[in-house]
Amino acid sequence: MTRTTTVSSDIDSRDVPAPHRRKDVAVLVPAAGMGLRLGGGTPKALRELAGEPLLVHACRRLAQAPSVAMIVIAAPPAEVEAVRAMVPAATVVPGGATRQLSVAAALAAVPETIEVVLVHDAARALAPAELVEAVAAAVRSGREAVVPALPVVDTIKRVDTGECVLETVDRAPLRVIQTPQGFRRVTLVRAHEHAVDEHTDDAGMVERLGHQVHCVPGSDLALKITRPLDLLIAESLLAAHPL
Ligand SMILES: Nc1ccn([C@@H]2O[C@H](COP(=O)(O)OP(=O)(O)OP(=O)(O)O)[C@@H](O)[C@H]2O)c(=O)n1
Ligand SMILES: C[C@](O)(CO)[C@H](O)COP(=O)(O)O
Repeated sequence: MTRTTTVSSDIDSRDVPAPHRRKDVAVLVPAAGMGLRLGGGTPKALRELAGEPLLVHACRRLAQAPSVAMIVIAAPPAEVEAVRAMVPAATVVPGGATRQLSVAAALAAVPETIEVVLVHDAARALAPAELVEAVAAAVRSGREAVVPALPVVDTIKRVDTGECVLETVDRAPLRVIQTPQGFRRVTLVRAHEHAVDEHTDDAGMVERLGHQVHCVPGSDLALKITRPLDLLIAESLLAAHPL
């Protein structure tokens, strides 16, 4: 594993057109998962893609987004120092036993002066800066919670416990949801205060509070690297979309 790879801390020096220079967004990056479905014995965020950890790829793209004022990473507890060295521009906190606890730990490090918070999986290492900007812009425009969404391309069936098909579901109103997901900070804080053993995404927790969640178009580049095949797909995507 390349532990010397870093992301520049010089976020301010990017040449960004004036109207987009807002820098009012904190991005939380839960990166403390084990990556059991990917395998390999290394925490997934530290697994390499083209010679660099997934986390470094993810943070480099976040740092390219003109709105991003701060990145907070929830790292595997044993890797906090290594992650600080990899991404010196970021605030790094120890992650928790679940994704929700990791997000909550990162959220606690965001100052109250920041109103817009995005949550982005380290495992979605190739999500482009344009997607970050689209989500941030939708929150700024008054949406309480915003998720990137793609249409479902496969036929969907509901099955019983014996794998017998019960019905074919109308997929037209279904969406595949990605990250980064964007929120007003106070809304996300409230959602995590109400969290109990969560197995949903952050937007799901906000939905339960009764808030409307708005979809913006997702990106094929934001695929979640979950299984070994995804790593191969990501290699091809990276070759076709280098930074
Ligand atoms: N305790 C945890 C579990 C997950 N995550 C993060 O949440 C994101 C999405 O989770 P997923 O892709 O499911 O990662 P893992 O939990 O690592 O995967 P697996 O379920 O295969 O072990 C990842 O960036 C992962 O590092 C985290 O910060 N803390
Ligand atoms: C947050 C998320 O990436 C949205 O699609 C997803 O819910 C995380 O997946 P996990 O496998 O449940 O960690």
